[in-house]
Amino acid sequence: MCFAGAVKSFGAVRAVDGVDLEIRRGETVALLGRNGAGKSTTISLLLGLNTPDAGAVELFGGPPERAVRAGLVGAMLQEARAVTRVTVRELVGFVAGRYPDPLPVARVLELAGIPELAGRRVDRLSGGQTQRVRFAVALAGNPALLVLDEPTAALDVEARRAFWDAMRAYARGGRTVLFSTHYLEEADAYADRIVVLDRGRIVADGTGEQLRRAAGGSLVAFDLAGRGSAGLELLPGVRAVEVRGDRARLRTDDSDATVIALAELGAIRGLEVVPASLDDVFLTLTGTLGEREPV
Ligand SMILES: Nc1ncnc2c1ncn2[C@@H]1O[C@H](COP(=O)(O)OP(=O)(O)OP(=O)(O)O)[C@@H](O)[C@H]1O
Repeated sequence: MCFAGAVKSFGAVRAVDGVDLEIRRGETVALLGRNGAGKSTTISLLLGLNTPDAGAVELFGGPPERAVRAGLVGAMLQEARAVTRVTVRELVGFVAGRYPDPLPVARVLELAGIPELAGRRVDRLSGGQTQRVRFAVALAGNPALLVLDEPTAALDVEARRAFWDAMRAYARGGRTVLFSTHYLEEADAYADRIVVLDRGRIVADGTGEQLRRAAGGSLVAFDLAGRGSAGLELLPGVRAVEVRGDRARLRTDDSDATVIALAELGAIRGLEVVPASLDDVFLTLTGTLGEREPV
C-alpha cells in the first residue's frame, strides 16, 4: 500500500500535508502522533473513506475501495456505529459472512479474548468490552491488512496486554497491520516500524532504535562543579547542551568520544550516560512531548 504526495484538507486545516509512505506486506507499522497530527485522516485515506485533494493512495495495487470491497481489509475505527439488540456472536458472524474467506466465529472470539461475551448483547457492554468486540469485528474476515485506529484507548492495563498479544498472533501469519497510537511505548514494543506524524507530515520513519539514533544516541550528564558550560557544545559527538542548575546534559551521537573528552577536561563528577528515550526522540521531532491520555 502506498501514499504518494497525499494531501487532505478540511477548510483551512491541512490534516494530511504531502504524505509519502509505502507499507510492505507482513509489516506491523505504528502511526504515532499527538492529537490532531493527522493519523485518523491518513487512515481514512488508506481505507478510501476520504479521497485525497492531491496525490494518490493505492491499496493492494489499486484504488482503496476495490481492496476493501474484495475483503482484503479489516478496520477498527474510532467512531463505532451503534448496533443494537444482536449478540456478539451474531454480529461477528454477520460480518464474517460478508468476507470471502473468513475465520470461524469461535476462533475470532478466542483471538479477541472474548469467548465469554459470545451470548451478550452488543449494546450492553462496557467501553473496554465494546472495544474488544470491535477488534473481533475487524478480524472476522481474516483480512490481509488490519487497520486499527487507537485500538487500546479504552482498555485497562491487563486488557491492553491481551490485546497486543492477540494483534501479534494475528500479524505472525504474514498479515500486515497498521495501527495508530499516542503511546510511544506501544509503538516501540509492538511495531516493526514507527512512522511519526506531526501536523500532517511524516517527521520520522524507522524502527524505535533507528529513531533513537537519529535523534541523538545518548545523553551524557555530569556535575559542572562550578566550572562554566562554555565550549561543551564543541566536544566530539555533542549535538546539544542543556544546563540545569549545576548539572549539564549533553545529547551526543558518540558517547564514548564525549566521555573521553570530558575526562580530559576533568569534568566527570556525577557522570551518567543513558540512551536517549523515545520521549526524547518525540520531543526532538515535534518540539513537544506527546500528549498522554489520562489513565
Ligand atoms: N471531518 C473533519 N472536518 C474538519 N476538520 C477535521 C476533520 N477531520 C479531521 N479534521 C482536522 O484535521 C486534523 C487532523 O485530524 P486527525 O483526526 O486526522 O488527527 P489524529 O492524529 O487522528 O488525532 P487524534 O489522536 O486526536 O485522533 C485536526 O486538526 C482535525 O481537527
